[in-house]
Amino acid sequence: MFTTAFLDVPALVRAAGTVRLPGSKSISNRVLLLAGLAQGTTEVHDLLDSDDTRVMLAALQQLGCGLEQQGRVLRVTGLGGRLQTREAALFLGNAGTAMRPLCAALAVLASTQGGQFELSGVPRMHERPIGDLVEALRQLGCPVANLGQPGYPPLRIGDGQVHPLDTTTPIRVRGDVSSQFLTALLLALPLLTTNAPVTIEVEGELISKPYIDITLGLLARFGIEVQRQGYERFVLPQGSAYRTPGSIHVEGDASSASYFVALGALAGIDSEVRIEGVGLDAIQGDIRFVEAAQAMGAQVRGGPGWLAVRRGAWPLKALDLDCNHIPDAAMTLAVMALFADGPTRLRNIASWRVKETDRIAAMACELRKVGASIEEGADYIVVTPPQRWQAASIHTYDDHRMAMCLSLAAFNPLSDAPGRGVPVRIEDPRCVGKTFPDYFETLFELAEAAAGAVPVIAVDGPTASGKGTLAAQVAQRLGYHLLDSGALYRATALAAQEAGVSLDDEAGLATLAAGLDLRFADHRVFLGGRDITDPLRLEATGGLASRVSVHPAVRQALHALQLGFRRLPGLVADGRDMGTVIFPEAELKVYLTATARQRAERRQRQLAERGVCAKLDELCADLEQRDRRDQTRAVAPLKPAEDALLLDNSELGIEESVQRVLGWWQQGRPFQRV
Ligand SMILES: Nc1ncnc2c1ncn2[C@@H]1O[C@H](COP(=O)(O)OP(=O)(O)O)[C@@H](O)[C@H]1O
Ligand SMILES: Nc1ccn([C@@H]2O[C@H](COP(=O)(O)OP(=O)(O)O)[C@@H](O)[C@H]2O)c(=O)n1
Repeated sequence: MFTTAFLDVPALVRAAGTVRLPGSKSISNRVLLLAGLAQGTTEVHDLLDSDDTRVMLAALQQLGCGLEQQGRVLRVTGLGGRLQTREAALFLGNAGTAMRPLCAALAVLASTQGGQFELSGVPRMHERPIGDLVEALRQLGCPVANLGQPGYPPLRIGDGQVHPLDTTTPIRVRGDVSSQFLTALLLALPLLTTNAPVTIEVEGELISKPYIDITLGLLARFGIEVQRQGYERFVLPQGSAYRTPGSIHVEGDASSASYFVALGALAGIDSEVRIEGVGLDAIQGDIRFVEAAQAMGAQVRGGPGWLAVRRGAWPLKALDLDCNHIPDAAMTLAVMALFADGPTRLRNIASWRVKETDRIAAMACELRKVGASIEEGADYIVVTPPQRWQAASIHTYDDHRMAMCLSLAAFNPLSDAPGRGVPVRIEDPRCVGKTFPDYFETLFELAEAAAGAVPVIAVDGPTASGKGTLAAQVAQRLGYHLLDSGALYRATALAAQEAGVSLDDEAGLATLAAGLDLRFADHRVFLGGRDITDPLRLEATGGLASRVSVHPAVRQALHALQLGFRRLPGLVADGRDMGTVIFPEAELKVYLTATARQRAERRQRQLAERGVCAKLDELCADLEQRDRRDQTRAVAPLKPAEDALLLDNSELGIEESVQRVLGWWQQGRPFQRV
């Protein structure tokens, strides 16, 4: 997962490959609650691992459910209807799928068994309505107190006393703000059916009906057959008891699938984007996003558990659609609309306003930034594609879907825009952790950047100037890949030593370099599967590398390998010739220096930290000799590129150097906001 302050997505042009989707959030949290209420143990397969499921799991654990993870299987041992703990304060983040059902279930348990629970979340959670559900619970006789604004969390549920609950009259709940209120009651009220059936009646037109179908389907898996009359009246039969199905599989998230369906529709030009984990047999309503994507021109094939999508019509066809049945996935249509042949109107989406953020307002604001014209109303949005695309810094409102949707705007070179397109900056990319922690990694695996669009920052300079340290820090702050090119020369030197190849045997060394089986993982380096991190870092190895690196054939042999590090979303490369030879077109070139004395002192400290004692004078002499060799060799000598920015960090700390370089980087980026 990217945890950087922002993530710049370069202009993208094509997509192909296979994505295996993480489990559905809606199914995961419903299954967890049902398994938590049931008697016995449920094996949950392919549960989503994300922020929203983690808060649900933490809550269940606090309530005394047994949780045991074994690989991709979670074993949940439920309460069997009996409270294990009578008091708890549960923090539920921004997970509506945890807050609403837990509120209902705990209200019933606390009232019938005497308990008291506090439910709270992040500030946005405290702005998301829950009043209609609270009203319904109060009708039953459950004490629910507002700890903040009436009608919103935080809430205190129960008061420690036992209260008789009245189920003789139907429980009425509004269905036109969020279908989660009805879901919450359907999941919780089987607890009250011991002596008589319980009836729930919906007031107002129920929105997002497919989510109710998921709830009913999962209740059936746990042994509860709800009788439904239209979507107005639901009867939980007398004696409804949660019975674990033993084992249950969570299908891939259909809302998450929408980004990859869109990816295929936009950029599956030469081949399909294949989606696994969710297919045409999905029980999630958002699978019907596929029909909307088809209406816009996508070519979709599919079967049980899989979909394959490629581009059909281009530009996409504008759409006018009532999106009530696909409230979450419809956001993806708003971004596909950027690539359509006219204005797209998405209607009946009032629920967007009470989600993780006011999604209509957020979408309007961010789509305008990339150049689209937007009309918004209380329950609709009209998107007219940009005439000129703009590089925009996208605010994501702590809303995973804003981040995932807007990343697709990076496909702007596919439009009529002149040139190679513009990047999109996604602020706070970690918000995708709510449902799809590896979203950006997956996108970058499938997508291809426009020619030359993957940015490179080159950091060159003499030994011990701090290149490696600076490059690693800058790469981390930007979420970019890192190339420590010196490691390639060092590894060649080690391989030569091992194979008994002389450091003067240019052809022999070049053959070794061309066949290096190197792997970088978790800050370790492996050569032919062997961990060589420690010998690689030895000062003596640096000296050998300097001798190996004078040979033109060796440099040539390592050239393509180095180019291969330039992958989405970007690269920071450190060495001697990054800016001059390997990446001459790098957007930013930094030439890092410090006095020889300073560098020798740094190296001495660095060695001392590793328990190696070295004399300063000797280090200084070695280092000057290495500088001379690097600077005077015939091929790719160490020197600043003509367009490099010089940074003498003799008097600068590490963080100051990093900030200086990040400052230069920001100045050169096309975004207005940071
Ligand atoms: N700006 C700086 N000020 C002080 N020490 C630094 C600075 N940059 C790096 N160092 C330290 O100097 C040592 C050498 O840095 P390193 O990144 O290994 O250099 P290089 O990759 O150029 O050989 C490390 O111990 C590092 O922590
Ligand atoms: N791009 C590069 C990187 C390293 N090298 C050589 O490899 C040696 C070791 O590189 P390094 O970056 O690991 O060394 P330090 O700067 O960390 O001492 C350098 O002294 C250079 O001679 C090179 O020629 N070109």
